[in-house]
Amino acid sequence: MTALRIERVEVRDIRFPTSLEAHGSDAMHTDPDYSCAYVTIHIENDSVLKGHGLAFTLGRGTEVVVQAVRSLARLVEGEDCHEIWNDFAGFWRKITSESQMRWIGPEKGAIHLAVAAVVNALWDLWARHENKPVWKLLVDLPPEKLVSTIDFRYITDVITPAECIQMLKEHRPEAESEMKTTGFPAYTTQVGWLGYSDDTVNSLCKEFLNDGFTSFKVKVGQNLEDDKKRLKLVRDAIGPDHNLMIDANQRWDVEEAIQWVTELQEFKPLWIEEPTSPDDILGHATIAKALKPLDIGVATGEMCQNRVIFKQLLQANAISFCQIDSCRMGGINEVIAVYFMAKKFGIPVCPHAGGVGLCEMVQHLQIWDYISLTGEKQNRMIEWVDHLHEHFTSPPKVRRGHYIAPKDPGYSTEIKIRSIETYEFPDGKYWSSVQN
Ligand SMILES: C[C@H](O)[C@@H](O)[C@@H](O)[C@H](O)C(=O)O
Ligand SMILES: [Mg+2]
Repeated sequence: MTALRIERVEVRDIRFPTSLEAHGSDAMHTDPDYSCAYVTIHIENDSVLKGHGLAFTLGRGTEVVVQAVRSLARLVEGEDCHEIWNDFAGFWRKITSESQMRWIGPEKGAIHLAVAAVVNALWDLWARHENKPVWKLLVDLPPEKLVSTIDFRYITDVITPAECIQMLKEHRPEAESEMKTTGFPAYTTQVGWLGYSDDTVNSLCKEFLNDGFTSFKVKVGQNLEDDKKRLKLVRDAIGPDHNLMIDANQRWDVEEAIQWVTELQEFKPLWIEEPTSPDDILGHATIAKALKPLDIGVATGEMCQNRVIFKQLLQANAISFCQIDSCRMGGINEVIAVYFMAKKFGIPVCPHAGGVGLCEMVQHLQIWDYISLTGEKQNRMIEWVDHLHEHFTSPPKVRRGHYIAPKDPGYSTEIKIRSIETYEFPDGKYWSSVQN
């Protein structure tokens, strides 16, 4: 086998000025510029095969993650990809446990976002090398090989490699073709960004209903009366039978969360997302218990820093919906560990995708879950926000409220050269023009 030696890990700071129109705004992030630390892995003596990975960030935070990727690069450059893929868990542990770097984590925060960008680029590269989209690579890998990519440290009290191997289904060609034709259900958050006017919210509800969407998420948490007004508007627009979810982006204390959400019960939310600090496992459990009689579930995960927090949220009955994020944890290796744990606890995964590049990635994971792991669509949906996909070489296809399984090789994470030239910070064409 010819070596695939990694020559260089290139990283860029890419920022889109989404705050100008309040796209992505919520109770805590009032001026989000959707951004990412964008990694390209270059292979020695090969100008065609490259791996692209990213970690979603907001504006100024990006420079920290970019620097963290630079610090990790020395652990990656010079390595042979085949050796990485043959012992991916070993490589994952090497880069997350490096004796001096781990002090600024471990396995959390900016350094873990940087791990995600690099690890996701390695999966993109692997899938391109196999000439398959990532979901298909995941589906086709022999169960032992797929499970061998996970570092089970800290979770063996809940799940073991042998159990995961057992859980995986035989190949299901009919499920694959279903994903290529009908696709996997999506929900939209676009109707609910906090900075949007009522008129915009109203017309977006109509637009998404016409497009076949049946589930809608709205931001809450800044002002109770405004929340009631907006939720009434959306409930009236979408009707009593469609799903309505609410998202507070960690705005409240535990008791405040319970009181606030109780005030909103008449709008029949399916879930309250991120009611409080993402690290407060027992707080989530208290909220979940209090809201259960109202039939409102608790969802969280977009800021769950690693598999350990997810493990405890599941153990503590703190969530009814598990919202993995493709680049908050350390990339696919760690995310699939959470899918396996969620399956064991019987909790549906509804991936987080409100950001740049997230819809692109999570569709692969959920489609793999449907084909190979749970076979379930009940209570499961992938978030969809229609922002910035035009910057990707393989944008996701959403039809009649469903994600259609991607066909192109890779993880759908490659950004167009022209977009990089325009939105790289601070010297891209856009940023240099607004700063002058
Ligand atoms: C700042 C971002 O848009 C967040 O508001 C977003 O990720 C959100 O929490 C979501 O659930 O999509
Ligand atoms: Mg959210």
